[in-house]
Amino acid sequence: MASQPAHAEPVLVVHGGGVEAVSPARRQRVRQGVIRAASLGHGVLLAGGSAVDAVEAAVAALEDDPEFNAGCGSVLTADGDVEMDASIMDGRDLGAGAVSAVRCIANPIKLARLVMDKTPHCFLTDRGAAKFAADIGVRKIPAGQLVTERNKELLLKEKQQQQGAASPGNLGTVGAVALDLKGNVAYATSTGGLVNKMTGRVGDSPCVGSGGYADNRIGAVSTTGPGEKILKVNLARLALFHVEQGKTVEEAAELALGYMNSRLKGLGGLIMVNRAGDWAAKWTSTSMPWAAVKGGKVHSGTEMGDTTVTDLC
Ligand SMILES: CC(C)C[C@H](NC(=O)C[C@H](N)C(=O)O)C(=O)O
Repeated sequence: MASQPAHAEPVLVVHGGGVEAVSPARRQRVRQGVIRAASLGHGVLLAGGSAVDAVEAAVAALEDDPEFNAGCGSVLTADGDVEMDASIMDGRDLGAGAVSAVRCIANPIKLARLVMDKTPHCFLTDRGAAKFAADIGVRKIPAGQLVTERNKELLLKEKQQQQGAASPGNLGTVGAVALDLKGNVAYATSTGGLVNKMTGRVGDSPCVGSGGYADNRIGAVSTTGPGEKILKVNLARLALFHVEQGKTVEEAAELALGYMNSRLKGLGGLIMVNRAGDWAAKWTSTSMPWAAVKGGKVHSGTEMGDTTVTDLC
């Protein structure tokens, strides 16, 4: 394997989930949210921070933004609770940390990072994750603090409509990928999951290989879409497999999403960056809010064909 480029141009890409169209009323807020998070993460990279620090910072900012389905703003389970999943991976050594079905904390991605850094394990769930959080001093917050009025209404609507097609409420899982100055890559993904999900249901987002993957020898990916389908095709690793086979990031993203669609009728999206700093944001769903920062420019969009490019301020 060739060694990493000594001074890579840092790249930070984020997504804000999605399947249904973003309503015009929310579009601007969602767009601002992804741009803010991508710029924040990119700032970490410019200051010499690692890719893993940058994706953690970008995703934590999106968890704190109630417009997105992660942290505050997470969709509700059938019982009206918030149960969150998150994972993070460091492409240097394939270090990975994940948590699932966690409640009453503001930033699941920070807990996933602590699992990676401070335990001999990769993945803690539910009761054990809560105990670890308490032991390590992560602040507990009241469950209600993560619940927004919008999500209460969405759960009600979903229950009235019964299960079935994805409702417009299913929007806003978040993720980030980064390439740092030293040529290291990382990903982070965080979600409240799917509205009206069964208590204890875990999706793809905390599962390494499905919700994301990062390997310095190839690149990094973060995904969004119906977890039950993403898990079955290992979407993130599948996309990177195509990069390993010599495809461009665009081709690799299209092939992986195309496979999920043709094999399972699954629509979704992903962001990726390869070790050379080429990046892509692709989706087969109706929309996916995304933003990418590289070389002093901010690229962003929500719907197909609405990409804008501005100077980084
Ligand atoms: C309708 C759905 C696909 C929208 C999407 N949800 C996720 O990505 C959920 C996450 N992958 C899981 O399965 O737990 C979103 O929040 O934007």
